[in-house]
Amino acid sequence: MSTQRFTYTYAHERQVAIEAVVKACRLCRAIQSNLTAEHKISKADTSPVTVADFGSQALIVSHLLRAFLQDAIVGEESATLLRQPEQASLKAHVVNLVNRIDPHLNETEMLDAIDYGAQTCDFTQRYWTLDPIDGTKGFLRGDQYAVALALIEHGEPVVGVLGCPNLLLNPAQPEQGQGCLLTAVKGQGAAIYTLEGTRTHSISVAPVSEPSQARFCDSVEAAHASHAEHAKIAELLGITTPSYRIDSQCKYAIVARGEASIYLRISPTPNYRSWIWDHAAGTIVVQEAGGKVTDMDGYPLDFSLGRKLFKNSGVIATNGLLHEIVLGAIRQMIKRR
Ligand SMILES: Nc1ncnc2c1ncn2[C@@H]1O[C@H](COP(=O)(O)O)[C@@H](OP(=O)(O)O)[C@H]1O
Ligand SMILES: [Mg+2]
Ligand SMILES: [Mg+2]
Ligand SMILES: [Mg+2]
Repeated sequence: MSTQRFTYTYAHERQVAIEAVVKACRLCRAIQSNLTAEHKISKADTSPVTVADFGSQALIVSHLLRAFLQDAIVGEESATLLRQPEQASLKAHVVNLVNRIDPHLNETEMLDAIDYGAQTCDFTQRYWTLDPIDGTKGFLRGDQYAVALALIEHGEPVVGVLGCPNLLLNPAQPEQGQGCLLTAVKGQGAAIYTLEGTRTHSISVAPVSEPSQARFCDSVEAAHASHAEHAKIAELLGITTPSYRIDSQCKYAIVARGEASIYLRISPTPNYRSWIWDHAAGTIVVQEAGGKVTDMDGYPLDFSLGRKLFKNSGVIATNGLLHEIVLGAIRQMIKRR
């Protein structure tokens, strides 16, 4: 009698996650093309948030919960602000915009869905993590942003979906237009989908092994990453091409499909620890495209500790071939600090 080993494929998780991100991208696109000052507010920590961030979290959480009622979801936003009486018109605005995508959600369900994502959970077990808009500053500038959703099991991403509404579907064929979705499942590779959720092609990192030939990318916002230290690392590697500056987890997307081979994210404040949702989906997309993601000391990102990557400083993503040499350049740069 043959013994058959059962391998879990996450097919249902991936499909539901794609559907959720497709809905959120439709909302974000519609809002970005019509942005006015009333769409934007400042959170208590002074970082920006928009009606699209709230709406995206409401759509994605409610969609996920219809399929996976038992699952924990950890999202960036909460509905606290929207529940304040003086924010009634902002709340009405969110409800109106979300209803254009999902007419079945009422106001209470929307607020509850957003707050479902604000709860805590056992981070060592299965949970989803969501950045409803990553790169809100880019979104507000009219530039790049991403809708980032990942399923975590035992501290590592196993499914990732990155919606990138302003990224070319296929850089080799720009006429195919802007907007794509990247997905990855652990052990199954990474692929590009249209923004409507149709698979187009699988992707892999660039086979660059000579560091001076590599293109690197980093944040547009100087407050998020040390441009000066990135420039020193690039110099140590012999890279003369300027950095590809792009907001959000689109950086992971461009490394995953070979448009850059190194993503540097060294914080200007050494004690800064990243939010899990800023890296979960991007990490698995790059890994499944053949690349590698670690912190600046070479340790894997540990998603089992809470809402932040408490044990990881900085994030480095590469095509894999260049990883050790980049970590070596970082060590050299640190010695000279
Ligand atoms: N001082 C800081 N250092 C590093 N990252 C920061 C930061 N302040 C904010 N961020 C994060 O940077 C993310 C955007 O990254 P990028 O610079 O790659 O576009 C933000 O995500 P949100 O836009 O979801 O809030 C936010 O979580
Ligand atoms: Mg934010
Ligand atoms: Mg973010
Ligand atoms: Mg965000």
